[in-house]
Amino acid sequence: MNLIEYADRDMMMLDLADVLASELSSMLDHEERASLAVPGGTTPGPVFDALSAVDLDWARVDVLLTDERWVPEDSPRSNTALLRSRLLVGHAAKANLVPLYADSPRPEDALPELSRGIDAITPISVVLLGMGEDMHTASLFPGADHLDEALSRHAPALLPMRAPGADEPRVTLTAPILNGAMSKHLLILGDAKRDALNKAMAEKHARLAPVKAVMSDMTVHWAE
Ligand SMILES: O=C(O)[C@H](O)[C@@H](O)[C@H](O)[C@H](O)COP(=O)(O)O
Repeated sequence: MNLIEYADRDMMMLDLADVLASELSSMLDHEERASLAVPGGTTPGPVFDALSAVDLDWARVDVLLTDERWVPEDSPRSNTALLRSRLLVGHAAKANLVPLYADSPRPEDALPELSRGIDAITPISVVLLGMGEDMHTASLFPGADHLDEALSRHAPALLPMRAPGADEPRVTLTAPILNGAMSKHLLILGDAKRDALNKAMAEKHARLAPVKAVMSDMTVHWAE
């Protein structure tokens, strides 16, 4: 793991957007298409704003979430809605959204269809992850019902997940898919998440600290 500490949050968001854009751009120099997986939640909005303004060949980029809450797009909890309003605008409006949500009562019903979309674009080029103070990343929550399966190296790309720490059912990319990315970044803010990251590093088992399962070759971006 490589930790970059920034003196300033705004600067960090801009620098990180630059890094992600240049990684996508180098990928597009060699490949027909590139892909970018990003988290939802409250932290990455400013990175999305900066990234969407970058003049990249977005028509050749597939964008997807690392995980989604099983709520319709008109819910304020929808990560897809966040993507549509903050990332898939400006230059990035030309990117292709690979969905992690479908209008069905349970994630299980839509799993085959959503998984096919993900399988078509793996390995993912660039992954950006978030993390909670409970050391979950994507929707790999401690104590979640399918956590062991999601951490296994034989895991399918996408799994449903229900956890005490999550308000609603989720779907999440699994550890092998996240680890199969060409490049991985983690974006965290504040001392509590920095402490959580240190705790995760010291933890023996990823099932107690799921972020540990994706830490190898990860660049962590942190600002107070
Ligand atoms: O849908 C989600 O909740 C996310 O994808 C999740 O993994 C998130 O990155 C962390 O919970 C951090 O969330 P915050 O940025 O809101 O602290």
